[in-house]
This record gives sequence, structure tokens and C-alpha cells, in this order.
Amino acid sequence: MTALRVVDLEAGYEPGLPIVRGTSLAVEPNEIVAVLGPNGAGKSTLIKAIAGLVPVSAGKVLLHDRDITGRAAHHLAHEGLGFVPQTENVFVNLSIEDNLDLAASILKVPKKQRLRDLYDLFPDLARQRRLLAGRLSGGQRQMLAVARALVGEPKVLMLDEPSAGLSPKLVGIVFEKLLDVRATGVTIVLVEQNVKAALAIADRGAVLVEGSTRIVGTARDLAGDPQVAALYLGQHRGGS
Ligand SMILES: Nc1ncnc2c1ncn2[C@@H]1O[C@H](COP(=O)(O)OP(=O)(O)OP(=O)(O)O)[C@@H](O)[C@H]1O
Repeated sequence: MTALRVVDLEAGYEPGLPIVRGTSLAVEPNEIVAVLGPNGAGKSTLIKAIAGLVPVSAGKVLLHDRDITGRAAHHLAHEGLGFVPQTENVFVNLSIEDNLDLAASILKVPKKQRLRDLYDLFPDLARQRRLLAGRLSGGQRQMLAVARALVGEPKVLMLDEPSAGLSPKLVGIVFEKLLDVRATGVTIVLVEQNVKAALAIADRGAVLVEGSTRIVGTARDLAGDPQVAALYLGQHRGGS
């Protein structure tokens, strides 16, 4: 069963002005898929539409064959879909522990065991659990955002530009952690401008151009394809 399937999706911020225009994508269980493409291609809009944060005007989104098209974001956490927004993804005035506690309360998951599991996965967060999230470094804050999204034990985790604002070293550390998350059985979809880093951890990549999927291939093929690089990936930040 496909973990996440997007079929001919159309979505946008205003009626009659779709930004995502007929995008299709299938993500298999336990895969890491990177959604790439030039600035303004609609990558963030696509992931937000899947996450129930941007109105969908046509097409379908299936999570493990269940139709979740247009389901509001707060329902999707209960359906097994986690989402890490690009910004404002933690409560800066709360401690690490309170951020995770709050997520557990909202989702009504057994707090103690789940937080213990997450602290095992993120030992740096465990060590600093009483620290305010606003005092964390960029990389640690991103780890907390990922941990928050994992509180509800999603089967599929989507991340909007997890490398944004991070130094290359921290990108490496955060992306390594995503491999650990995948090893726990989670399927991952990430939108990235940092093509090199994303393809280094992804199994496959999907190149979005003007709101539709133009190329889908293995990460290895995409990374080595000069035409792909020249046509679509030339404008990205952070790496050649
Ligand atoms: N909240 C919004 N309201 C209206 N239009 C928006 C909004 N957010 C994005 N857009 C528009 O949607 C288009 C696609 O933006 P989107 O952020 O999805 O692209 P992207 O591929 O993620 O690009 P980038 O990599 O630069 O973030 C752009 O033309 C943008 O101006």
C-alpha cells in the first residue's frame, strides 16, 4: 500500500488561481522523497495543501489509501500525518519539555512513554529539556520541531525546508537525524531548496516546475543528471 498518494492535485490561496496545477506523486512506505524545483514552483504550497493548510480545488490526497483530501490540519495529526512547518514550528516561550508535553496533551497520547521514546531518539533535547525553545540553536530548534511532529506517532512526516537558515554542518546533523527517524518506520517527504543535502538522504526526488511534477527519479539519477541540474535546480541555495 502506498504511504502517500497525490493525484492531479490543484491547490492555491485564491479561488481560480491554482499554484499547484495537476501534481501527482506516490510515496512508498519508509521512503524518503525530496520535493525539489525552482523558487516559486509551488513546493511549499503543495506540502501545505497535503497538510490541510491550503485549499484544494481538484484532485486527491490519499494516506495509506484513505482519502484525506482537504482534511483540516488538526485532524491529520490524528490520521497519522505529521507536518513540520518552515517557520514558527516551536513555542519559543516554552521549554523543550513543555513543547512536547503540550503536543501530547493536544493529541491525547500517553505522555510519559512517548516523551521517553522521543528523548531516546533526540538525546540532545533530553539533556536540555528545561531550556526555553527560544534559546536553542537553529539546529536544535529544528530537532525540537521534528520531535513535536513525531509526538502523535505519524506514519508519514512532511517537512517544509528543514535546512532553511542552518549552516551546512547543522544541515548535515539535522538530515542525519531524519535518517534515524526513518529507521523508526516513518515515511518522510521533504521540500528542499538545498538539493545536494536533500538528495544525499533521499531515495527519490520529484522536481516540481510551475506547479506540476516534471521529473521523478531516484536521488542518484537526479543528482547525476546535468540536464536536471541546469534546467531546474540552478537557483537553489547551499551547494552545487
Ligand atoms: N500565503 C500566500 N498567499 C498567496 N500567494 C502565495 C502565498 N504563499 C505563496 N504564494 C505564491 O505561491 C507561489 C508558489 O510559492 P511556494 O512558496 O509554494 O513556492 P516554492 O516552490 O516553495 O518556492 P520557494 O522555494 O521559493 O519557497 C509563489 O508565486 C508565491 O508568491
